[in-house]
Amino acid sequence: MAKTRVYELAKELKVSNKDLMDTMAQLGIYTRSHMSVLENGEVIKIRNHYRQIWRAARAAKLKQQEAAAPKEERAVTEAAKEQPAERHEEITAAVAGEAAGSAAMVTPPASTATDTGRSPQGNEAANKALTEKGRQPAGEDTAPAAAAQGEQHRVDDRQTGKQAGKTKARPEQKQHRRRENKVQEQEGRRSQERAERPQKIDQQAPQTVAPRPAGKGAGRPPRGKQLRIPKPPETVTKEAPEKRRERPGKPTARQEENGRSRKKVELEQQLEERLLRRDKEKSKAKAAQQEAPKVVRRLTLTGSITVQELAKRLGKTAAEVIKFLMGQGIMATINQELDIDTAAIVAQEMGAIVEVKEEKPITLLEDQPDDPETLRERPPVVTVMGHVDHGKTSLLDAIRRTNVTATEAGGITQHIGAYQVKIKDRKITFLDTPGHEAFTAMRARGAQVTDIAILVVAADDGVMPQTVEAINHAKAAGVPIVVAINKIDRPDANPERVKQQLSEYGLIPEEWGGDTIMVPVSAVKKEGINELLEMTLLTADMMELKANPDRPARGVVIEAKLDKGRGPVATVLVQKGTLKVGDNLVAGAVYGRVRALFDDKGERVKSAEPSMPVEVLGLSDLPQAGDIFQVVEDEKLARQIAALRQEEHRQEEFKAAAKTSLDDLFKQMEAGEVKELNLVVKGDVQGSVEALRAALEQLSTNEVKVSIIHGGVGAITESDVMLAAASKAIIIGFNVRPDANARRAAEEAGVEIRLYRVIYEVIDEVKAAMTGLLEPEKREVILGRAEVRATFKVPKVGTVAGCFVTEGKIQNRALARVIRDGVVVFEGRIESLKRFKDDVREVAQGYECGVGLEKFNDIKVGDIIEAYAIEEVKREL
Ligand SMILES: Nc1nc2c(ncn2[C@@H]2O[C@H](COP(=O)(O)OP(=O)(O)OP(=O)(O)O)[C@@H](O)[C@H]2O)c(=O)[nH]1
Repeated sequence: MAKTRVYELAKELKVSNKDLMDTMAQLGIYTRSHMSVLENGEVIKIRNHYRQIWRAARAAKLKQQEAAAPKEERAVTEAAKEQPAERHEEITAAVAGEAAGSAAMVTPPASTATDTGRSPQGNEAANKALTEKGRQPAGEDTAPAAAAQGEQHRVDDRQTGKQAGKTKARPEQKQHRRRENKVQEQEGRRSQERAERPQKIDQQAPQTVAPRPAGKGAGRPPRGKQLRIPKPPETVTKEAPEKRRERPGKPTARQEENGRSRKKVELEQQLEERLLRRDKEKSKAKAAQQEAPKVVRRLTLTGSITVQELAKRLGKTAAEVIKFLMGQGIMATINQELDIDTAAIVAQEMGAIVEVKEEKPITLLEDQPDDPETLRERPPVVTVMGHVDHGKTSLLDAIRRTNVTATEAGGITQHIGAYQVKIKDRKITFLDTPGHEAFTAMRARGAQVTDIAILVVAADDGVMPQTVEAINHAKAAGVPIVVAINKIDRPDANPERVKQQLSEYGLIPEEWGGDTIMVPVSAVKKEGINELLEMTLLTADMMELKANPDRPARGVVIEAKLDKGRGPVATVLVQKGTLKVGDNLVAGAVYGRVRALFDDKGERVKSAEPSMPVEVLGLSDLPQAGDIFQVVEDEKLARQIAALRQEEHRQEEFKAAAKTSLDDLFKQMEAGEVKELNLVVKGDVQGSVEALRAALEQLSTNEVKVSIIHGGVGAITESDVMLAAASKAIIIGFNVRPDANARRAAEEAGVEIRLYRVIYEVIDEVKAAMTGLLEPEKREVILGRAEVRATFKVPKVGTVAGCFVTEGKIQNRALARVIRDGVVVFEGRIESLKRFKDDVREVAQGYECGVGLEKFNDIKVGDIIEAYAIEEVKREL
């Protein structure tokens, strides 16, 4: 048989090691620690002992449940009343303990200090009890009644014991103690502490059962014999051993035969008391729970919520919520999000009152249209555009200085990217960002900022490529143009020639019967500036520019910079409403609270009305130029919108890839997404561009109109890509290639560039795309580019180009084209590829190589050799 250790047995009996060792000590089994091994006999002894205790405890509990406490008291009192008066003296001593117990019921135990046997409080309690009892007639019946009620009197009795224990030991008791000591000596190994325990039982036992001899033993403490009555003493010794140790000892007769049963009884009592205490605590807790006002939680659900958060708001543990969900067949983790409906059901089922307030998603560009009644006139917002060096900056300066000197003595103090000028009490807002880059960048973001474009054309230079671009940009944006024919002070200025050239682009001057205002100016001499401004206002009048100033502001970020002292500073243009200090706003994916506003002169202002540019302080980060800003109710909402916008930006980027492409044009047409096919056409010569323009525009049908929004000569530039991106256009390159920047920009913006060498191919493809009959596409994949740095004439081979691979790789036998100044001068195949003198299959970026082209010797230094492959892509219509 396997040996049993103390802790194993403790585990088996479901008691603590300490409790078991205490019990074992009482059974006379001593061990050093809970790891000690027990003899089989000892194990059996302990098990039997506990079995008895449990049985007794169960019985006691049942009885206790049956009997009511008041009944017990009544029984005792009434029985006592029936006692003949003459017997009173006899039983007084016997019932002293019980009486003391009664007293203890109303008086809290005076002390649990050690050696309370000599405690005056104990005596007092006992005496008091005696006096009280003495007043009542006591009789023999009391004893049986009390004895009969023994079980029910456990609490009282225990207190009785306590109190009685505190009374001074009598001579008889002293005698008992002496005997006890003798036994102890004999037993030797028993501790003094243990020796005191039986004394307590001896002293207590008779107190409860004393009346039993019906007066015979009056004045004497009951004998140890009476301890055989199992129940009464249990009520006395149900405290933990430590506590009992604190009790005063009371000498009693200790007999060998009853020693064992006494111990047993003591242990039974001990266990039962523990059980009782636990029951009491439980019922107390239950009562407290019942008494506690039930808290009904109210919660408002606005969206999905995690299990943890829901539990927190319900005042429950996450485990409780998870358990509930499991009961409903939902396996959820603590961090799992529950949709609003599920969360509402869970909350309701778990006793909460739920209010569901689903927040509407805030869309990025959601804007309430204003009631026409609320609209007020607002200043026009003007952008100055034109070819390089035609005088954009000079004109903007002239306008500002003219205005500054005209309105105030001081100079220009601040430059914030936009400013307002006053003409005859009317204002014009100028965006101080010349060039169409900013213009198109904003348009590409969906921000139409400009109302009017001033096109600067130098009178001595005439219409130039960027002039044309600017015209096309303005037209694509639907922005009216006011032409400023600049540099009229120059001797070679020829304004008439400029008008003539512009008319070719659809800008017909008024004096020629057209509707384009053209003002001759000199930015340097500041001539014609006021007239230009007045004409601009006239154009604005025709446009009836209006906005509601009495609403939360909304507008566009013009530029943003990080200021060392002031943090993120954004220049914004208010388009609607009035922006005020203290407003919570969100700009793009950035939010904040307006800490301060500064106007274009650097002066602090409290608010900004429609068309007013202001610097805003207080944003959390830098927004981007072209970002839309709007004032919202609170910062939390601002933060939410900022996050949503971030998400929308991501989606926009994703969508960028799905912009108009010839491949899925038909699909888009069918879906009604495309009503107009915008094209940017770039060619090697003006003639081919014009020919393409005419041929492509003729392809227009009732469903789709083909518009060439820009056509020009030369390589495809970044500017072309930006225009195409802003207008959702496709770029057609005829014998021209995009430069590196343009290719990168096109990739980023998702603009399709299609390159052709033969005009009818362009026409055919666009036509086929429009009818959904595009052939399986042969898509070109650029392998790499190499720059020609030297040329060598090799006999019998021809001209070989000494190249440096700038991008990707060059492969032997790959298809290749030679690009000179953005124009394709040859298309064919690479015939030979060498590294030093060795033939190689391919040469990677960053290496030099020698390239020989099939049937092409006219290669020149500076040419670009582009190697490519053709991939066939199956069309999905
Ligand atoms: N004579 C004369 N020169 C002018 C006038 N306007 C501008 N200029 C000169 O033309 C040159 C270019 O002027 P800018 O204002 O820098 O031209 P821009 O269009 O802003 O040039 P970019 O910023 O390079 O595109 C400068 O040297 C100016 O002094 C003018 O009305 N008359």
